[in-house]
Amino acid sequence: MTHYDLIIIGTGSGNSVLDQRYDGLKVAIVEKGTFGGTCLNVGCIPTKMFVYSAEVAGTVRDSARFGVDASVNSVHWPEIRDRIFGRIDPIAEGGRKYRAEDSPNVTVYASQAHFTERKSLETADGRTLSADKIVIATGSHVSLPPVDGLTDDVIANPALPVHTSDTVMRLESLPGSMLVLGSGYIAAEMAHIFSALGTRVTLIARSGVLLSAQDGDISRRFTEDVTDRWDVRFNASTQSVRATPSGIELDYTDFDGECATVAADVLLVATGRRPSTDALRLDAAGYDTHIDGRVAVDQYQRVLTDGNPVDGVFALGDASSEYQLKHVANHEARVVAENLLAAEEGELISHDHRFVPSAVFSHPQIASVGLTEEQARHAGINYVTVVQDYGSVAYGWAMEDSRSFAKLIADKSTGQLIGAHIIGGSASMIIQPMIQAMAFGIPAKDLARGQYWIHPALPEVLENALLELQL
Ligand SMILES: Cc1cc2nc3c(=O)[nH]c(=O)nc-3n(C[C@H](O)[C@H](O)[C@H](O)COP(=O)(O)OP(=O)(O)OC[C@H]3O[C@@H](n4cnc5c(N)ncnc54)[C@H](O)[C@@H]3O)c2cc1C
Ligand SMILES: NC(=O)c1ccc[n+]([C@@H]2O[C@H](COP(=O)([O-])OP(=O)(O)OC[C@H]3O[C@@H](n4cnc5c(N)ncnc54)[C@H](O)[C@@H]3O)[C@@H](O)[C@H]2O)c1
Repeated sequence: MTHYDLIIIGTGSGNSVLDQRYDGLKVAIVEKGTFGGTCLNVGCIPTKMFVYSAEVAGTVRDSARFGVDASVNSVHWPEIRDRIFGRIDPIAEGGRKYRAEDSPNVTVYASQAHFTERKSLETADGRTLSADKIVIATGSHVSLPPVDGLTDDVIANPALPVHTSDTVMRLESLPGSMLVLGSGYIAAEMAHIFSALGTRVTLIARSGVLLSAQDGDISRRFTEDVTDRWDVRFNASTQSVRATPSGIELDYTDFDGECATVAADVLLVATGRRPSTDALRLDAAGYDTHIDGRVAVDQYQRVLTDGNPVDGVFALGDASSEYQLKHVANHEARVVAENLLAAEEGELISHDHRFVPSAVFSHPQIASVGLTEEQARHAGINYVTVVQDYGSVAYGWAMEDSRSFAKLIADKSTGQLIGAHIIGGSASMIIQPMIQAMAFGIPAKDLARGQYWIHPALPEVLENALLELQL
């Protein structure tokens, strides 16, 4: 058994816990997969690089509306793919090398870890490790729906045309057609990427609206806007999938119980992600978990056992968070980095999950922060809303945009914003002042008139929305 001051399990945001303050500690990092975790290797970063190519293709296709005669002649998938992973793969390897070879106080174990006792671990290749302090940062993994023909073995078989976000971005060639099962973040982003690059997309949605967790006005507009580009099968309950000589077939029953079959070259399964905690055997350590498998933590990111914090054991990111978002995992890693070094309870810092923003990088793009109108109503808040079209400001005229809008929700009793939801180009960027106002408690009226808004830039849509709020 080798003893360490600190063991970190998982190298996504877990890897960013270590800074110079840890140089004097004896540290072990255990990573079973590719160094750098989901966001870098198979998540946020490659998807958004593909989305950028998709946007370029989409802009060219849409150019005639702006008096520009251009067309997409061909899309070179292998070049796009290799440019993206040609940049990402060396970063992952560089990160591994830095920790494994250039950090004298750190030992990297390339293996899967599980607990044997509260502060003891065993790796799949037979090493036994213990530590004074442990960080669980094992992230999440694809969750397969209960559908006949969809098993871990099928997903892992590279000869079968069944993919998840882990594999679909490394396809050999651009498929002619794709079935996308799911209607959340990954489905919306991947359907956009592949359809904009030329793949015929059929999306299988189990409800009547896509991105159903968004504010109702946003998800309805998104659903309307994509159905002319993607063949969406709504209210579809997927029964089975099977490989055929030419690709894949999927059987579903519709709202009326009628059976239907759709076929394509490949299937992408995008039906959510589960916290990666099963393999950790947390019961051997006695740690508390939520019903969905997340490790239970307090506001200081301390792991709990029987509801009480375990001294020196922390968790962060998708393994423990209710938000599966990289900026949240990074925030929690910063909290853990501080709290691992805290000498006493009074020095602990708390995470801040009050206003967690997110964006869906599809087309149209969506960004949101705070409560949806449905949540505000359910919470019994005395709220007011405003919907402001992109087309109401000069930049929206330039964009010839008649579909995009920003929706703000404010608390009438406090004058504070409680929700902001934007659907349209650059939504993920122009929402930032709303996030800032909510985080720092700036009243909506002050936000509108307490600063200049550059004319004629797109954020004027938010300035006008703020001025329209009947507070
Ligand atoms: C396709 C896709 C797109 C996404 N896009 C965005 C986006 O645009 N914006 C955003 O905010 N979020 C996005 N996310 C979510 C984001 O990637 C995650 O929230 C974030 O990466 C979680 O970080 P983490 O450190 O908790 O876990 P991870 O980055 O998943 O790291 C966990 C690491 O632990 C390792 N591990 C697991 N179990 C063990 C074990 N028992 N022993 C040893 N090692 C183990 C894993 O191999 C992995 O490397 C996306 C996710 C996906 C899948
Ligand atoms: N831009 C971003 O920030 C971004 C992008 C991608 C992923 N992510 C993160 O990763 C997480 C995982 O993404 P995701 O799209 O897999 O999950 P998700 O939770 O966003 O969507 C899951 C989808 O699968 C559907 N589904 C679940 N079970 C099903 C079944 N049995 N049959 C049919 N449909 C079923 C749900 O209705 C939902 O539409 C997201 O929740 C998000 O936090 C973030």
